[in-house]
Amino acid sequence: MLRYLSAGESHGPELTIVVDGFPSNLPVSKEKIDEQLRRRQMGYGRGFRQQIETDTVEVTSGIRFGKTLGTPITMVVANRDFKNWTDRMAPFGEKPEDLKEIYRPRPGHADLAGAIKYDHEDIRNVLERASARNTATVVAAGALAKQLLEQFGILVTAHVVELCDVKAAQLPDSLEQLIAAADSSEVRCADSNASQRMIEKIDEAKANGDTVGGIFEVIVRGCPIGLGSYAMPDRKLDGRLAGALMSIQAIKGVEIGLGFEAARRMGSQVHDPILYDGQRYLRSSNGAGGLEGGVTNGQDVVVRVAMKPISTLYKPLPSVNMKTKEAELAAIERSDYCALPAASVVGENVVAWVIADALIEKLGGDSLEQMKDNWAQYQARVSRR
Ligand SMILES: Cc1cc2nc3c(=O)[nH]c(=O)nc-3n(C[C@H](O)[C@H](O)[C@H](O)COP(=O)(O)O)c2cc1C
Ligand SMILES: C=C(O[C@@H]1CC(C(=O)O)=C[C@@H](OP(=O)(O)O)[C@H]1O)C(=O)O
Repeated sequence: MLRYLSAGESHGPELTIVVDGFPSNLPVSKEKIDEQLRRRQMGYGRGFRQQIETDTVEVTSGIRFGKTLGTPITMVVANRDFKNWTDRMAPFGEKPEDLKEIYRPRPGHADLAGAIKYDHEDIRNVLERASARNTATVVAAGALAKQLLEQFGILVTAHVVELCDVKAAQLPDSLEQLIAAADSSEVRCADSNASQRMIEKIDEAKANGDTVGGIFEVIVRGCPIGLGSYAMPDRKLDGRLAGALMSIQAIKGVEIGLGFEAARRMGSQVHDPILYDGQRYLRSSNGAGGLEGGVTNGQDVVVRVAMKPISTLYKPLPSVNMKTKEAELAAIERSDYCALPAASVVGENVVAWVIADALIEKLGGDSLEQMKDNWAQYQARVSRR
């Protein structure tokens, strides 16, 4: 079982994650973790913070000479911005007299509910942890999961398919081309025409003091048949994927395969016919998005994820000053205008995490070698069915 605990405030000294459950002897590269952190920081529409940060990971436990030990792995990502916040984010000492506290909650953020729930006067005490800054450590964990999946030929990728009302229309047929096109787009969209219009849409939002969201798609190629289970609700892989993706800040919808569209069609136009080519089972379509009964069926796992527009508006919405109860405009915090490309990288890594967890569950074993033995045995068994 893979699990993690993470901690850290957005403008505190650092973010920490402790990850448990990886097998021993997995080759792990710091460069590959840093590469995912770099991808998460990119994308058109981000605010000034990304110019301050250059995220890299420091590993302080669980890895020796580039291989996992099978023990908890601790990873730290420093907040470079902390040097500008030392007095305002100090763990101990007196509150500065000139501290500007935040009393006007932003609609859409955790501000109002968080301040009431935790009895905070200063909404900064809420937003520091509600902030998506901590997705940096989630991505670091996902980057480890990706390196495990690589050992079994499983690839996870993501690309933006819609941004506000702009839709990608012309997508390359091959996954390799899709990845290359998404990677070279500032909005991580593989349709270059749509990419340009998406950039214009972000500019339009920014000019109006507004924000935008959109939809990204995550594709997993190379999953064996049989990850997840129909046996109990909490073992269903579709539920586990949806839960993990919905836990990312600003994610408001997840659909698998045809998703909501399946509800509008006849069954004959939704389900994927089963064929046999003399050696293995094939499907002539993939409306199920690679999951039936909460179990992978050997097709690509395809998940689409909806992100709402960023909550902080430079032209703020009505709010209430929680100290005076007077009607006032919401507070403005330095902010992104669109973080959809970044969210797609977070989503990709979160999906890698869930799939790696299911693979570890399926194969068992304390070391990578044992996992590989079990994989070979399982593949042989599958090929006899
Ligand atoms: C990568 C990423 C960056 C984000 N950047 C901002 C931001 O700059 N300003 C903001 O108000 N919200 C931002 N958000 C969204 C908020 O963190 C999120 O809306 C808030 O925590 C409330 O959670 P909820 O939207 O899931 O309900 C970002 C989300 C992600 C995934
Ligand atoms: C710091 C990151 O995202 C932050 C997420 C975020 C929010 O409210 O979620 C608000 C902004 O924080 P700040 O006010 O420090 O600029 C974003 O920059 C990051 O992704 O690394």
